[in-house]
Amino acid sequence: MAQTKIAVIGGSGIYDIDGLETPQWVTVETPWGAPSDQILTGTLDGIEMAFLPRHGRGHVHSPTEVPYRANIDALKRLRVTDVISVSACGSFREHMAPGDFVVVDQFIDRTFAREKSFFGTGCVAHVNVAHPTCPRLGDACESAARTAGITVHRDGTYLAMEGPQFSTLAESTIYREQWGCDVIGMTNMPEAKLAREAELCYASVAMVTDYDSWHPDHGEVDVTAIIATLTGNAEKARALVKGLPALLGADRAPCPHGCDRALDHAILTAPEKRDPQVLAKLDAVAGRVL
Ligand SMILES: CSC[C@H]1O[C@H](OP(=O)(O)O)[C@H](O)[C@@H]1O
Ligand SMILES: Nc1ncnc2[nH]cnc12
Repeated sequence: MAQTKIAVIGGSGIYDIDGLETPQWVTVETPWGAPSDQILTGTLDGIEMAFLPRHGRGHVHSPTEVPYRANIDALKRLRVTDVISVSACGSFREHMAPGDFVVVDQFIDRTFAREKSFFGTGCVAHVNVAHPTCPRLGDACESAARTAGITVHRDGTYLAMEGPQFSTLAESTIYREQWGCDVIGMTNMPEAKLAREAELCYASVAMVTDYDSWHPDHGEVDVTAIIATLTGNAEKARALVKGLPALLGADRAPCPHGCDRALDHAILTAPEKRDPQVLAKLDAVAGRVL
């Protein structure tokens, strides 16, 4: 049976995790360029862990410029099985208040200036992302959050915007009132789509920092207010992460939702038409089926 290896992608305000045994920052090279930073590896309760700061230590990459493909490829190359994305977000719902966590299950992708797939000319593939997050992993995140005393909401739709500017009031109103979105951020797409292409289970924990700009009783969103909430959220996120190994266990059975078999019927390009150079770049992501 495969061994569980849990990766945490830390968003704004989360540039490391604590409590790892034998912690080591390792450099991982990928055919898609360098990941956002070195990756912190180690074990927690006997389970292998990897931590990647999405924006790099010191917050050097903007949401548009995060090397999403290199990040997911690097985690796959490290034999990660489960990815937990932890991100700051704005809330469109009164009851999802700053300081609360939301285990997101759906996304609307409004990003437009990012590479969104590992596949293309030379090897075309279409994976199913109807349910882009793994419920088994979402269950673990919810449970770990509750144990850590965090107010957590299960399920919600995350609007992924390009940024880096926040939304206009008109945009915020449309996302909230017409599109039924619950939270907004700038980074979970294409990250979630790429994790599915790489056959990784993916869950997203969105940490509410603000009410974006729609709420009549709260000021418009700005980074100073976000950072004030982020510091407390980051501590809670670290507590949540510590609960994950015991919940997920060391032995990794096949994902009951099929995340780890997403490529079974996805590649359309005929074997004799596949470009060897493209296939070489896909060694980690799609090696299982190539
Ligand atoms: C801190 S303000 C906006 C910034 O925060 C979020 O980052 P992440 O998703 O990596 O936690 C948001 O998406 C923006 O990138
Ligand atoms: N209101 C907001 N919009 C987009 N990204 C965010 N990250 C934190 N708050 C946000």
